[in-house]
Amino acid sequence: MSQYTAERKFGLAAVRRACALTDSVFNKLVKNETLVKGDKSPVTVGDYAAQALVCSMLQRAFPDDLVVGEEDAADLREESGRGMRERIIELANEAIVSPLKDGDDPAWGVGPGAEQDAASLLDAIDRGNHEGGKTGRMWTLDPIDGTKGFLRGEQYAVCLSLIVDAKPVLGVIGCPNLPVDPSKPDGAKGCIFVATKGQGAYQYDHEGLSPKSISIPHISTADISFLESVEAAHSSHGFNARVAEQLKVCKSPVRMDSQAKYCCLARGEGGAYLRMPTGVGYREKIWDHASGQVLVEESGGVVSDSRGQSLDFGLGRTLGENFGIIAAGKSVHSHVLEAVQTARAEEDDNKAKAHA
Ligand SMILES: Nc1ncnc2c1ncn2[C@@H]1O[C@H](COP(=O)(O)O)[C@@H](OP(=O)(O)O)[C@H]1O
Ligand SMILES: [Mg+2]
Ligand SMILES: [Mg+2]
Ligand SMILES: [Mg+2]
Repeated sequence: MSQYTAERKFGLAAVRRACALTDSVFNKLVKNETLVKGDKSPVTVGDYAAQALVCSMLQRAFPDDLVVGEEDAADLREESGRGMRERIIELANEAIVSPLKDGDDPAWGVGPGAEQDAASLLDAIDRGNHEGGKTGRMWTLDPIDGTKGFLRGEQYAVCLSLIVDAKPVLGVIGCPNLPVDPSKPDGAKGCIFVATKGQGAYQYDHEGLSPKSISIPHISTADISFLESVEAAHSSHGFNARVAEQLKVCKSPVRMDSQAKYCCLARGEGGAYLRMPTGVGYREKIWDHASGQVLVEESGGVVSDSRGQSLDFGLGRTLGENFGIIAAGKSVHSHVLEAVQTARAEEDDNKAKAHA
């Protein structure tokens, strides 16, 4: 029997249920349902409710596994968090009790009648407080990746990955707003991507049906159009433009929030995803990249930092010092890496001259 069959079945069903939750929240979101966190990033009732849902399912499905989740319930436990807390409990329970679909298992604590009280759901959110580490099994969850995209009604993703001994082995990414067929941008939306180490990468529809094997085609550097963040604060647009110039790339970059960039790359769009630091000392988080890495590797791509080294998922909640991320098809990764290194050397030279 293939490895991680139960985890994969769980991941697909949990992300499907979480995507239904976030999609319905978007249509109902009102003012006061978003907080600004200590690092100035937004978090909505949707982020918290989706983390409560997935962590409570994980707790029943894999009780011994650790979880590194983006959110924690500290602000919600305060008196000032009462309004948001009540809304989150309501939303999480709506998602928990929604009818079972093919692939769901009532043993995960979902389905009609499975409501939970506030204390259990806050504790479920806080199951994601694990510090990470080098050994054993841990799941990492980004309940809404690209919260800014979510708030704009653009791309966002629900991302769940299983990491074993510091290596992501399963990646599930739900993208409720992503067109199913890239050639029909105004057509049906909502996809779930699933990849398991050594077993390939697949795109499903938003119901978790109709799996289609996906892969990155062989392309030349001239065909690249870089995938990059919408937010200039998250990765340097200017640096990417210099890399594009080095490679004589003529096509404009495609800007998109969230790990939907990894998904697009994995199904043959863009050719490369570049995420170079903006120089503010930000450390990338494991939940922003673990699922994407498995997906891209299983569709025939390569993910590295700007030194050409693998990302290290064993350092804790972050990936450590930020050397940027280059994800690309096999046929172009080494060329993009070389261009990144040249552009970096030029940048360092210019800085040295400016200080001379
Ligand atoms: N200064 C920074 N540099 C890089 N990434 C950052 C950042 N500040 C926040 N982020 C991360 O960027 C993610 C979104 O990435 P993207 O720009 O590709 O959409 C955010 O995820 P969340 O939206 O889950 O908080 C957050 O973790
Ligand atoms: Mg966030
Ligand atoms: Mg994120
Ligand atoms: Mg998030």
